[in-house]
Amino acid sequence: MEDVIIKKLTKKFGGNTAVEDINLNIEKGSLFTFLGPSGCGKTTILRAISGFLKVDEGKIFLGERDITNVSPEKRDIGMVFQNYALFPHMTVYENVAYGLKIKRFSKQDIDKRVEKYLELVSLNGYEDRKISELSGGEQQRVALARSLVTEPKILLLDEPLCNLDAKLRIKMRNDIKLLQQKLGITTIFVTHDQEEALTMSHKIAVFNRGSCVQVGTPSEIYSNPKNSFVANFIGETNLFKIDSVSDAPRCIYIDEETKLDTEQDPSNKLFASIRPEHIGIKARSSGRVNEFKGIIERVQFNGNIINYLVKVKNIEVTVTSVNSLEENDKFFPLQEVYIEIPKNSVRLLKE
Ligand SMILES: Nc1ncnc2c1ncn2[C@@H]1O[C@H](COP(=O)(O)OP(=O)(O)OP(=O)(O)O)[C@@H](O)[C@H]1O
Repeated sequence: MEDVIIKKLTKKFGGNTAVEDINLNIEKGSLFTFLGPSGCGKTTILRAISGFLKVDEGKIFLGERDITNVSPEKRDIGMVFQNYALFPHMTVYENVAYGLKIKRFSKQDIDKRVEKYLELVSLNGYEDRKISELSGGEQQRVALARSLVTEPKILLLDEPLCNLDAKLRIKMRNDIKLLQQKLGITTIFVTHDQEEALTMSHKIAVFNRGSCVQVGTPSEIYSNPKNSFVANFIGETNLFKIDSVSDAPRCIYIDEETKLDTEQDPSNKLFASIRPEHIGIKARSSGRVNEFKGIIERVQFNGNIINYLVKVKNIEVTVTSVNSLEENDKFFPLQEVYIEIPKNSVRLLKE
């Protein structure tokens, strides 16, 4: 187990800067996620850590060891790629054993290790199957076993769940998380799926356009996003552009303490962010100052939750409610309702 430390990493492709001045401290034994939209530089950093990509500037350390110029095979890092990169003509056993053969392990030791790691990913008994005879989820687990069998210090996972169907993705999320905890291996997980990041990670680094915007625990990032990009990218939010804090109460309720909490820079664009699940919705008025009358424009049924699009004057507000058994807690298009914005639910954010 090692920390991974990245200092001032920059990588350009021709004139295009893929990532710039990245500084990260990935604690040993943790599952750390790189999250961001397509093209923001996640894979570039992962490839730099693996050694398959030479960096232009900056340094990468495994614990105390500077690995910036060490060749990939000497870095002690295991990697699972998006498409798994398995050898299709080989059996499960041959795929998993491959890295050990290259390292010239004895046949006896290879057998022992392959057995151990196939058992860890619940694929014992599959040794003689061809890769083409496996489901997507099984292939994924072979890829995991293959990357872990050499017992690397670091495990890199590049969007490993993106080819699986919704239900299997959820199962594999839990399987990977449990395996990571069991082995205690420092793991870096790349995804553009915020739900995957929130459910699996100890810490998340959010990237946008080649820069790291925020690092924190899932709960820190969700509850206290650093700017409007993070608030919008992680979970759903209502974002209201406001010209100044004094302008805000005209469209939404902003409590005094919220103003005091926020660094304000009048030259920057300012947004008020309110999570839809923090807004209350009722059929009758309670007469509170933070309550607004509106009309339901749209209802989106999601099974466990219901999203209401409510028009308050000319502003659209999304409100999320739990799908309760109580019929009185459900609302319908064109119904008049009252929404309530609780004290402290508003975050004032820069762009
Ligand atoms: N080999 C390359 N040559 C030129 N440009 C590249 C190369 N690899 C990546 N880029 C560019 O660098 C930027 C970052 O790419 P990267 O693959 O790291 O993004 P990403 O966040 O992993 O995206 P995705 O989620 O789509 O995989 C993009 O603008 C991409 O086009």
